[in-house]
Amino acid sequence: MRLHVVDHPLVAHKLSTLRDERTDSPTFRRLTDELVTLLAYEATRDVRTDAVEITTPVAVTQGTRLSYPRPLVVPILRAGLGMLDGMTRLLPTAEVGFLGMVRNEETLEASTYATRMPDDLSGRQVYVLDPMLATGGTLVAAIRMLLDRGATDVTAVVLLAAPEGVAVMERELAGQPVTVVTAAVDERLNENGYIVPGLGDAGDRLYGTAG
Ligand SMILES: O=P(O)(O)OC[C@H]1O[C@H](OP(=O)(O)OP(=O)(O)O)[C@H](O)[C@@H]1O
Ligand SMILES: O=c1cc[nH]c(=O)[nH]1
Ligand SMILES: [Mg+2]
Repeated sequence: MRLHVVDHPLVAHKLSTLRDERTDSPTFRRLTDELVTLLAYEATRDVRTDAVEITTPVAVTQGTRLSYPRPLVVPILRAGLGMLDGMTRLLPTAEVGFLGMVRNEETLEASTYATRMPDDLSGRQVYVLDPMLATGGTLVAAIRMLLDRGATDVTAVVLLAAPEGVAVMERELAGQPVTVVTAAVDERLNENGYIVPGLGDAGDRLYGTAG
Protein backbone atom coordinates (compact mmCIF):
# COMPACT_ATOMS: atom_id res chain seq x y z
CA MET A 1 0.00 0.00 0.00
CA ARG A 2 1.22 3.50 -0.84
CA LEU A 3 0.28 6.63 1.10
CA HIS A 4 0.20 10.03 -0.58
CA VAL A 5 -0.44 13.13 1.56
CA VAL A 6 -1.32 16.06 -0.70
CA ASP A 7 0.76 19.02 0.43
CA HIS A 8 -0.78 22.14 -1.10
CA PRO A 9 -1.80 25.49 0.43
CA LEU A 10 -5.32 25.38 -1.08
CA VAL A 11 -5.87 21.90 0.34
CA ALA A 12 -4.66 23.04 3.77
CA HIS A 13 -6.88 26.15 3.64
CA LYS A 14 -10.05 24.27 2.72
CA LEU A 15 -9.34 21.50 5.22
CA SER A 16 -8.92 24.04 8.03
CA THR A 17 -12.35 25.52 7.31
CA LEU A 18 -13.87 22.01 7.18
CA ARG A 19 -12.42 21.28 10.61
CA ASP A 20 -13.90 24.44 12.15
CA GLU A 21 -16.94 23.49 14.26
CA ARG A 22 -18.68 26.72 13.18
CA THR A 23 -18.78 25.65 9.51
CA ASP A 24 -22.40 24.87 8.62
CA SER A 25 -23.62 21.96 6.46
CA PRO A 26 -24.02 23.86 3.17
CA THR A 27 -20.47 25.25 3.49
CA PHE A 28 -19.15 21.84 4.60
CA ARG A 29 -20.66 20.20 1.49
CA ARG A 30 -19.24 22.85 -0.84
CA LEU A 31 -15.75 22.67 0.69
CA THR A 32 -15.77 18.87 0.58
CA ASP A 33 -16.63 19.07 -3.10
CA GLU A 34 -13.81 21.56 -3.79
CA LEU A 35 -11.28 19.60 -1.73
CA VAL A 36 -12.11 16.35 -3.52
CA THR A 37 -11.47 17.98 -6.87
CA LEU A 38 -7.98 18.95 -5.70
CA LEU A 39 -7.31 15.47 -4.27
CA ALA A 40 -8.73 13.84 -7.40
CA TYR A 41 -6.15 15.67 -9.50
CA GLU A 42 -3.39 13.90 -7.52
CA ALA A 43 -5.28 10.60 -7.18
CA THR A 44 -5.70 10.25 -10.96
CA ARG A 45 -2.03 10.81 -11.76
CA ASP A 46 -1.73 7.14 -12.82
CA VAL A 47 -5.11 6.80 -14.50
CA ARG A 48 -4.69 4.63 -17.59
CA THR A 49 -4.70 6.40 -20.93
CA ASP A 50 -4.28 5.55 -24.61
CA ALA A 51 -2.64 7.62 -27.31
CA VAL A 52 -5.09 8.81 -29.95
CA GLU A 53 -4.71 10.75 -33.16
CA ILE A 54 -6.74 13.95 -33.29
CA THR A 55 -7.15 16.64 -35.86
CA THR A 56 -7.00 20.24 -34.70
CA PRO A 57 -8.14 23.06 -37.02
CA VAL A 58 -4.46 23.36 -37.93
CA ALA A 59 -2.87 19.90 -37.98
CA VAL A 60 -3.07 16.22 -37.08
CA THR A 61 -1.44 15.46 -33.73
CA GLN A 62 -1.16 12.86 -30.97
CA GLY A 63 -3.58 13.23 -28.07
CA THR A 64 -4.49 11.27 -24.94
CA ARG A 65 -7.75 9.60 -23.97
CA LEU A 66 -8.80 7.64 -20.89
CA SER A 67 -8.52 3.89 -21.53
CA TYR A 68 -11.25 1.28 -21.59
CA PRO A 69 -12.44 -0.33 -19.40
CA ARG A 70 -13.33 2.99 -17.81
CA PRO A 71 -12.35 3.62 -14.18
CA LEU A 72 -14.93 2.76 -11.54
CA VAL A 73 -15.68 5.30 -8.79
CA VAL A 74 -17.15 3.86 -5.58
CA PRO A 75 -18.40 6.23 -2.85
CA ILE A 76 -18.91 4.56 0.54
CA LEU A 77 -22.35 5.64 1.76
CA ARG A 78 -23.27 7.76 3.46
CA ALA A 79 -20.42 10.25 3.90
CA GLY A 80 -18.58 9.22 0.71
CA LEU A 81 -21.56 10.39 -1.34
CA GLY A 82 -20.48 13.96 -0.53
CA MET A 83 -17.32 13.29 -2.54
CA LEU A 84 -18.88 11.82 -5.68
CA ASP A 85 -19.58 14.99 -7.68
CA GLY A 86 -16.09 16.38 -7.05
CA MET A 87 -14.56 13.15 -8.35
CA THR A 88 -16.76 12.65 -11.39
CA ARG A 89 -16.21 16.27 -12.41
CA LEU A 90 -12.65 15.21 -13.25
CA LEU A 91 -13.60 11.73 -14.48
CA PRO A 92 -16.95 12.33 -16.21
CA THR A 93 -16.82 9.07 -18.17
CA ALA A 94 -16.17 6.91 -15.09
CA GLU A 95 -18.67 4.25 -14.11
CA VAL A 96 -20.08 4.62 -10.58
CA GLY A 97 -20.73 1.77 -8.12
CA PHE A 98 -22.08 2.09 -4.58
CA LEU A 99 -21.12 0.55 -1.28
CA GLY A 100 -23.18 1.20 1.86
CA MET A 101 -21.17 0.63 5.01
CA VAL A 102 -21.64 1.69 8.60
CA ARG A 103 -19.37 1.48 11.61
CA ASN A 104 -20.89 0.23 14.87
CA GLU A 105 -20.03 3.13 17.19
CA GLU A 106 -19.59 0.76 20.20
CA THR A 107 -17.47 -2.02 18.71
CA LEU A 108 -16.05 0.15 15.86
CA GLU A 109 -16.68 -2.85 13.54
CA ALA A 110 -17.73 -1.98 9.99
CA SER A 111 -20.63 -3.78 8.31
CA THR A 112 -21.93 -3.63 4.74
CA TYR A 113 -25.63 -2.92 4.12
CA ALA A 114 -25.65 -2.27 0.38
CA THR A 115 -23.55 -3.28 -2.61
CA ARG A 116 -24.33 -2.15 -6.16
CA MET A 117 -21.46 -2.59 -8.59
CA PRO A 118 -20.25 -5.05 -11.24
CA ASP A 119 -19.40 -8.55 -9.90
CA ASP A 120 -16.42 -8.71 -12.23
CA LEU A 121 -13.87 -5.91 -11.85
CA SER A 122 -11.07 -7.75 -13.70
CA GLY A 123 -8.49 -5.29 -14.94
CA ARG A 124 -10.36 -2.28 -13.57
CA GLN A 125 -8.91 0.78 -11.87
CA VAL A 126 -11.13 1.72 -8.94
CA TYR A 127 -11.35 4.97 -6.93
CA VAL A 128 -12.96 4.53 -3.50
CA LEU A 129 -14.31 7.65 -1.79
CA ASP A 130 -14.72 8.04 1.98
CA PRO A 131 -13.86 11.23 3.88
CA MET A 132 -12.57 9.49 7.03
CA LEU A 133 -9.96 6.77 7.52
CA ALA A 134 -10.21 6.20 11.30
CA THR A 135 -9.57 2.62 12.55
CA GLY A 136 -9.32 1.50 8.91
CA GLY A 137 -12.00 -1.19 9.36
CA THR A 138 -14.31 0.29 6.73
CA LEU A 139 -11.71 0.87 4.03
CA VAL A 140 -9.92 -2.46 4.52
CA ALA A 141 -13.24 -4.34 4.13
CA ALA A 142 -14.24 -2.22 1.12
CA ILE A 143 -10.90 -2.61 -0.65
CA ARG A 144 -10.74 -6.38 0.05
CA MET A 145 -14.11 -6.73 -1.65
CA LEU A 146 -12.92 -4.77 -4.70
CA LEU A 147 -9.71 -6.82 -4.96
CA ASP A 148 -11.73 -10.06 -4.56
CA ARG A 149 -13.80 -8.97 -7.56
CA GLY A 150 -10.64 -8.60 -9.62
CA ALA A 151 -9.76 -4.90 -9.39
CA THR A 152 -6.11 -4.49 -10.34
CA ASP A 153 -5.51 -1.03 -8.95
CA VAL A 154 -7.43 0.63 -6.08
CA THR A 155 -6.98 4.24 -4.96
CA ALA A 156 -8.79 5.42 -1.82
CA VAL A 157 -9.42 9.16 -1.72
CA VAL A 158 -9.95 10.35 1.86
CA LEU A 159 -10.02 13.80 3.43
CA LEU A 160 -8.47 12.81 6.74
CA ALA A 161 -6.59 9.78 8.05
CA ALA A 162 -5.54 8.66 11.53
CA PRO A 163 -2.07 7.11 11.90
CA GLU A 164 -3.69 4.04 13.49
CA GLY A 165 -5.88 3.51 10.40
CA VAL A 166 -2.94 3.99 8.04
CA ALA A 167 -0.99 1.34 9.99
CA VAL A 168 -3.92 -1.11 9.77
CA MET A 169 -4.18 -0.54 6.02
CA GLU A 170 -0.43 -1.05 5.60
CA ARG A 171 -0.59 -4.30 7.55
CA GLU A 172 -3.81 -5.72 6.09
CA LEU A 173 -3.18 -4.68 2.48
CA ALA A 174 0.59 -5.23 2.36
CA GLY A 175 1.78 -5.99 -1.15
CA GLN A 176 -1.59 -5.12 -2.70
CA PRO A 177 -1.97 -2.57 -5.52
CA VAL A 178 -3.54 0.03 -3.22
CA THR A 179 -2.88 3.76 -2.82
CA VAL A 180 -4.37 6.09 -0.21
CA VAL A 181 -4.53 9.79 -1.12
CA THR A 182 -5.37 12.11 1.76
CA ALA A 183 -5.30 15.80 2.62
CA ALA A 184 -3.71 15.09 6.03
CA VAL A 185 -2.72 12.44 8.56
CA ASP A 186 -3.84 13.65 11.98
CA GLU A 187 -2.45 12.97 15.48
CA ARG A 188 -4.41 9.97 16.74
CA LEU A 189 -7.77 8.35 17.44
CA ASN A 190 -9.59 9.12 20.67
CA GLU A 191 -11.26 6.52 22.93
CA ASN A 192 -14.43 6.69 20.78
CA GLY A 193 -12.55 6.00 17.56
CA TYR A 194 -12.76 9.60 16.36
CA ILE A 195 -9.87 11.30 14.61
CA VAL A 196 -8.10 13.97 16.72
CA PRO A 197 -8.15 16.86 15.96
CA GLY A 198 -10.23 15.65 12.99
CA LEU A 199 -13.45 17.32 11.94
CA GLY A 200 -16.05 15.35 13.88
CA ASP A 201 -18.55 13.02 12.21
CA ALA A 202 -18.26 13.67 8.50
CA GLY A 203 -21.67 12.16 7.65
CA ASP A 204 -23.45 14.22 10.29
CA ARG A 205 -21.71 17.41 9.23
CA LEU A 206 -22.45 16.82 5.52
CA TYR A 207 -26.09 15.98 6.03
CA GLY A 208 -26.97 18.13 9.02
CA THR A 209 -27.76 15.22 11.38
CA ALA A 210 -25.45 16.25 14.23
CA GLY A 211 -26.93 16.94 17.67
O1 LIG B 1 -12.06 3.77 9.65
P1 LIG B 1 -13.30 3.42 10.41
O2 LIG B 1 -13.07 3.29 11.90
O3 LIG B 1 -14.00 2.22 9.85
O4 LIG B 1 -14.29 4.66 10.35
C1 LIG B 1 -14.51 5.41 9.22
C2 LIG B 1 -15.94 5.26 8.73
O5 LIG B 1 -16.85 5.90 9.65
C3 LIG B 1 -17.63 6.87 8.95
O6 LIG B 1 -18.80 6.33 8.46
P2 LIG B 1 -20.07 6.04 9.38
O7 LIG B 1 -20.02 4.65 9.93
O8 LIG B 1 -20.23 7.14 10.39
O9 LIG B 1 -21.26 6.04 8.35
P3 LIG B 1 -21.99 7.27 7.61
O10 LIG B 1 -21.10 7.59 6.45
O11 LIG B 1 -23.28 6.69 7.21
O12 LIG B 1 -22.13 8.42 8.58
C4 LIG B 1 -16.71 7.27 7.81
O13 LIG B 1 -17.39 7.90 6.75
C5 LIG B 1 -16.07 5.97 7.42
O14 LIG B 1 -16.86 5.20 6.53
O1 LIG C 1 -13.45 11.06 13.25
C1 LIG C 1 -14.25 10.30 12.65
C2 LIG C 1 -14.14 8.90 12.69
C3 LIG C 1 -15.03 8.15 12.01
N1 LIG C 1 -16.01 8.73 11.29
C4 LIG C 1 -16.13 10.09 11.25
O2 LIG C 1 -17.03 10.60 10.58
N2 LIG C 1 -15.25 10.85 11.94
MG1 LIG D 1 -21.11 8.85 10.32
